[in-house]
Amino acid sequence: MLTIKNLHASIEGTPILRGINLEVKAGEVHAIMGPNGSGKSTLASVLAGREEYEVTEGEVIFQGKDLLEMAPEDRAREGVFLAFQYPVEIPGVSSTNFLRTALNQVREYRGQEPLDAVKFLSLMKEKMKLVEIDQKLLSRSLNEGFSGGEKKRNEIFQMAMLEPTLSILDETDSGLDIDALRIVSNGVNQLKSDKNATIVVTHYQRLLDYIVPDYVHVLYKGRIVKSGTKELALELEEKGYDWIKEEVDSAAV
Ligand SMILES: Nc1ncnc2c1ncn2[C@@H]1O[C@H](COP(=O)(O)OP(=O)(O)OP(=O)(O)O)[C@@H](O)[C@H]1O
Repeated sequence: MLTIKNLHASIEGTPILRGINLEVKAGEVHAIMGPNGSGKSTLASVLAGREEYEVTEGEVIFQGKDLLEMAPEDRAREGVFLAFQYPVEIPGVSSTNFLRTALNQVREYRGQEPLDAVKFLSLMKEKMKLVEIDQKLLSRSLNEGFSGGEKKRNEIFQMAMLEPTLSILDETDSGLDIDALRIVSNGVNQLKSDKNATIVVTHYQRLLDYIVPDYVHVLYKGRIVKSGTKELALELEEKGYDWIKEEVDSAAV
């Protein structure tokens, strides 16, 4: 579904990603871990098409198409969904209106009829149950004054509504209390199918108790320096990153 080959990216002339290689197949969950500043959020942002980042080398193929050539909105229409580390607030636009517009744009792109108000509301009700989100929240301006946890929950709700092919969750666990963590993870797990895939960026093994990854990758200095199964996340929890840093840094000398 997604092939990243030798991806290099810079911000304001500073190289951050220095040769990322990753293959994600349909049905898989990949976790990206790594020390602060290793480039995890940069990778998520580059995949979503954020303009501040300049791709200097490499390619990203998503379902046979060159992802990097696509405008961010086309990436979304093609089925890429990014849940940001810090979701934006949009005053004056309710979550409901935002979602209806977004969903109908995706449907139009896929050649489907737009959903009328009745069908849209019944879909909303069904998906609201999945993330146990309060209807009152959805009638408020998007993310405005939402608590950290409410923003995250709202994002997973958006994901449930849009049914993306590839979801990229950037530190979805930060700011969630234990119950919300479980609910959000349940939502993600229930949306999992053999037709979609998820990349989860996280610092904590804790999240991976709920969203069980097929693969865990460690990013360091802009490269994936180690990959393994969920046992790797347990090892990192126990041992930290120093042993990996030493391995990489001594090999580079
Ligand atoms: N505008 C910028 N100019 C220069 N460097 C930047 C800029 N924005 C980000 N960086 C640097 O890029 C590196 C990678 O940042 P990124 O947010 O991708 O890391 P991360 O692995 O997600 O970190 P964290 O775990 O702390 O969230 C950091 O060293 C950061 O300081």
